[in-house]
Amino acid sequence: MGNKILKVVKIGGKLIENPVFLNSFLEDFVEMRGPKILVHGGGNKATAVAGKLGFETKMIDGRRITDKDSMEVITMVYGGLINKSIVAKLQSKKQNAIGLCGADGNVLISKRREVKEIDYGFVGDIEKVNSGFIESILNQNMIPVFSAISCTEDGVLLNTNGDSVASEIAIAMSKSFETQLYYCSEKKGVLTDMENDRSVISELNSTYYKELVETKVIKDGMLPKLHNCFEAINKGVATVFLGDSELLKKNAIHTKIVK
Ligand SMILES: Nc1ncnc2c1ncn2[C@@H]1O[C@H](COP(=O)(O)OP(=O)(O)O)[C@@H](O)[C@H]1O
Ligand SMILES: CC(=O)N[C@@H](CCC(=O)OP(=O)(O)O)C(=O)O
Repeated sequence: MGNKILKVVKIGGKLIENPVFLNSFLEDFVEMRGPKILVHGGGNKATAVAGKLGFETKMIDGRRITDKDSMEVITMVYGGLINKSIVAKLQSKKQNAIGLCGADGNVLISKRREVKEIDYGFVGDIEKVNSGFIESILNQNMIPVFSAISCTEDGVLLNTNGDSVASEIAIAMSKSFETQLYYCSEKKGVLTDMENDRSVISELNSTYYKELVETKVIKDGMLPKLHNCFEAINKGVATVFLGDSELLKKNAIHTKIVK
């Protein structure tokens, strides 16, 4: 682990959809000093656009079943609309950002997920992150903004969970930086009671996490999110936090992941 600090921040689709939350989040993101990377999701928007085009969306345990039509929608919505809108907003705040998907600079190389019980379609798991390319962008004082799309060695674009994109990038970058990973989503952290927003778990270790999965307190999109959080903390990322649009503010309520 290096001694330079790098912040990797993931913003989820539910926050992106709300212009007030998005703007306030970006204001805090802009205030953060030092090298930083932004990763965004956009699942809700993709579902809405697919619906308008007459395609039905199917999710299993927080992961989208991505057929050819959905992959086209995803490329347009994540790689186009959302990515470029966020980059434009950062430019308006005088932050030089550059939007990327996994194919750009050969930065996120993935493999299509094997069909076991479920065929996820055009969904990929990242096998390699081109960290040298990311570092070269950071060295130019630019902010890489990643959409949740990776690419196979054969040039096939694949839908990749945004939380996994963030954790894989954070893990790869932790070879040269002390890396801090932030997941900004709808809730203030991991809740013991979904009906009570004040039931935030301040520190979550792997034993408690497994218990909460078994008792189904953790479900839906929180399943891949926490899987990625523990992957990150066990593979060299220095700190992992979960919270809402205010997570980047000082003293924000959050969940901290511990081993
Ligand atoms: N125990 C839990 N605590 C908090 N959120 C949970 C929990 N279990 C399931 N969730 C759901 O997981 C969601 C976060 O996952 P996801 O929708 O993929 O986030 P995003 O798209 O913002 O990254 C929350 O908005 C909530 O609906
Ligand atoms: C494979 C898979 O599930 N990919 C996600 C990628 C987008 C994402 O992660 O968006 P949020 O952060 O808004 O949930 C999806 O298509 O929903």
